[in-house]
Amino acid sequence: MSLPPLVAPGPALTAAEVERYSRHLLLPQVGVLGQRRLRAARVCVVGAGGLGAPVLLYLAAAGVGRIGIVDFDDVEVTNLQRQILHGQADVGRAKVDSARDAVLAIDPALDVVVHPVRLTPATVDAVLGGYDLVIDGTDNFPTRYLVNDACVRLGIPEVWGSVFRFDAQVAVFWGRPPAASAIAPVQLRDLFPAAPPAGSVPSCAEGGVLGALCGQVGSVMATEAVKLILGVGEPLLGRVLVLDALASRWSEVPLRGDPGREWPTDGRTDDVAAMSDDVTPADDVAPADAALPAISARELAALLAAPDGFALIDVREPAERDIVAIPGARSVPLGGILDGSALAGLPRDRPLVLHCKSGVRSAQAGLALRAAGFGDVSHLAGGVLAWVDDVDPSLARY
Ligand SMILES: Nc1ncnc2c1ncn2[C@@H]1O[C@H](COP(=O)(O)OP(=O)(O)OP(=O)(O)O)[C@@H](O)[C@H]1O
Repeated sequence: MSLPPLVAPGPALTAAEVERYSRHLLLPQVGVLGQRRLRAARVCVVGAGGLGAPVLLYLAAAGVGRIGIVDFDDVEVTNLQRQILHGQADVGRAKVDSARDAVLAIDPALDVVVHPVRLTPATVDAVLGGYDLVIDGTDNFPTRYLVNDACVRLGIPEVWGSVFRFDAQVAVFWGRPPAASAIAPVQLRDLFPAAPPAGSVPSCAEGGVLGALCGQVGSVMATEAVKLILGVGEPLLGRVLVLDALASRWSEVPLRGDPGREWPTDGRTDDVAAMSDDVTPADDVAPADAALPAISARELAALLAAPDGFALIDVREPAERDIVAIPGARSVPLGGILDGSALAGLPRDRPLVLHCKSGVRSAQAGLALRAAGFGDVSHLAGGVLAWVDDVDPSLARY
């Protein structure tokens, strides 16, 4: 089912625009009128990271007239493996500034609006309102629900994508389409009624992601955005594209909206309520009641110099251990602790000291172990990164 165009055509193209977009104008599905729609379109991209990067570059090249960029973070060197709109010289800069420069380098005539903020229930409607279309390239469930709930409230369609390791998913949501339209409402909560428990699936920062996969998926997301703006083809509404890049296989899963689902009204559902301006998304923080004893990296080094029978447990993924490891640590990944499958192999007669990359997963693992009856559990504050900083700076950070 094709949809009516999302955006009315803007003013006539100049001679320079006709030349620039000539390969678009030759497409019967775009043509001069379609290019004028793209010129008039206002699209907001949330997250200038792995997915936002290719999306922004293709939207800019396609001549989308106003492009909003939302991100609170700075460019890190670990981003450069996939976030292709940032370069070495951008490390340390705000992502929105680096992204704006990359967009304007393609076409200085574009209107780029930067929003250097973390979206929260308090800010999301004001940031997203006024755009015709939202594209979500973020990496955590609280933000995804926050963005999609706002799009439902505001009646804005959303293109959504997600990548992990070699796997990806893409879909279009329109939770509150125009009343007169024949579009069946569908929203993120129809695909994921609830977020997976924090820590149950590793993030890209823990499990990794193939850089080129972001390009594949971001290109599909930009294509969906262009199709919606023009009203051509069949949008990814009511179906989810699933990519297994290792098998080189795309498949499609049907997705039906739940007619009984109520519209989120105030952005304060349980899964996003914890987000406020001074709180990082729930995926990134230790459990609030993390009353687990913590030791510093230097204290751990002293303990290891005179081991007194404690067991040092590394709860990271095995591949992380290959990058950098604390001597003497035994690998027991978090997943096995949370689902209980690894508990039988852990000693109950000795104190356990847990560590991960930064201290978040080890706190979570420690609380799970205490709940399972392990009495003497502590963890390394700041994780292996603190070990590198304070004990052995010759080791690699990641
Ligand atoms: N609530 C939010 N408001 C604004 N931007 C957000 C929010 N949540 C996530 N983002 C941004 O979405 C982007 C997601 O990009 P990506 O998935 O590549 O992860 P990353 O954080 O850049 O990388 P890594 O996790 O490897 O450090 C990031 O730039 C992040 O700052």
